[in-house]
Amino acid sequence: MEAATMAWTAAVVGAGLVYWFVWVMGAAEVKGKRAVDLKMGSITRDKVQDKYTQYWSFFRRPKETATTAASAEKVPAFVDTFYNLVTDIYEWGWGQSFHFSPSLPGRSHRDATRVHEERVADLLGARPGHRLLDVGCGVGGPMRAIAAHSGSDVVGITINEYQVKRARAHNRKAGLDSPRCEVVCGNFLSMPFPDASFDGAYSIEATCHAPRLQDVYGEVYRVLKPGRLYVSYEWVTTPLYHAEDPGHVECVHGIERGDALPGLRRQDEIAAIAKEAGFEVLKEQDLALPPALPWWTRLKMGRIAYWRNSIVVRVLTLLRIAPKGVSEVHEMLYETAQHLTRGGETGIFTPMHMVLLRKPPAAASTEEEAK
Ligand SMILES: C=C(CC[C@@H](C)[C@H]1CC[C@H]2C3=CC[C@H]4[C@H](C)[C@@H](O)CC[C@]4(C)[C@H]3CC[C@]12C)C(C)C
Ligand SMILES: C[S@@+](CC[C@H](N)C(=O)[O-])C[C@H]1O[C@@H](n2cnc3c(N)ncnc32)[C@H](O)[C@@H]1O
Repeated sequence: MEAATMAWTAAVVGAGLVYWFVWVMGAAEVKGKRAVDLKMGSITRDKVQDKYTQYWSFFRRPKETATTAASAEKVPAFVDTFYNLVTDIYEWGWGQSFHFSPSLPGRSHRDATRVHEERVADLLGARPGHRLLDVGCGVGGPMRAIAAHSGSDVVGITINEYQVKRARAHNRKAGLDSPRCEVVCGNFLSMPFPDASFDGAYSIEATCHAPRLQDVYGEVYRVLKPGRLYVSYEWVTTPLYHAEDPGHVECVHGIERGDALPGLRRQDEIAAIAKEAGFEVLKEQDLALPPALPWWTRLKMGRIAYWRNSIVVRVLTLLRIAPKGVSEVHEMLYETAQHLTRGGETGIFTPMHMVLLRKPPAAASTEEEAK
């Protein structure tokens, strides 16, 4: 074969491989986001690397970020940066629901995710005519599942403007646009909603971003109508976690650093904080415990896909289709996945400690008296 023909053949095969890797293999399992569409939220292309460096130096020592008041105040802004950096990668590699769920035998991840979300609606007794609050709504996967399953209307709040845009676009596409599902950009530590304006509230793997859980619970308590319910899936360490074990500490720090967390709480702290906020604790259960099947199998099974994704991201960065810095963010997530898997396998961590709380019916008269 002549040199020119060989060069042409190599070029065509090479281009074909790139196309296959990036456009075909690079599509999300739910065929939502494609690798070529990876943006970094509201961050401009040239700022991605800097923003990642800033994020990393802030969350490198997670416990310190929560303990000094000055840095605790900065947490929401850094959480916002985090979601600018990861939202597209999450959608691309995980889907529209940014949480875990117990595996279900013979069922897809998608089904398991939906069942875990519908459980929230069932616990709340949600029905048509109810207006629910989704505290930390992401791009709205849970919101759409809960609205469709229960017939309730849902209002979601997220700190990240880019997620608001994504969630609204998904809602429109699903035929669940306002008033069925609404999305507001705001801080759940000080929410832009009137007192006693919701018939129910829930948070799925979101309140772990708050430096003080009391502050979010206090806000949810304020906006709930008396007698109404709040369900939360909390990220916590379990009684199997030992602070003297360096392996445990490394695992938990890894989870905190790679997930924008100002320090994981202990499982036994949650109910006490809820009561301090004024709630009655109706139920508390770690949904990850047997007979539930492991929530981390999906993370583990994805390893080959992550390796492929990592190559896709590098190639796209090289071709200047993806902004510089995306590879570092992807690497960080890859490492985080190892820590999360270790946390699950050792049982020292759960992302689904469920609490079902009620604002006492008598709260109405007590609040009136206090005025
Ligand atoms: C509740 C939170 C997020 C939980 C999960 C949705 C995400 C935690 C870790 C994420 C991922 C890790 C590995 C990524 C992989 C390297 C990439 O190729 C594709 C995306 C990942 C699978 C990504 C997906 C989302 C997570 C599982 C926190 C933030 C409180
Ligand atoms: C891991 S995601 C979970 C999203 C959604 N609950 C789901 O399961 O798909 C956490 C969410 O909490 C939101 N969040 C974190 N801190 C927040 C804050 N201070 N105010 C409002 N939203 C916040 C993030 O923007 C993100 O949408």
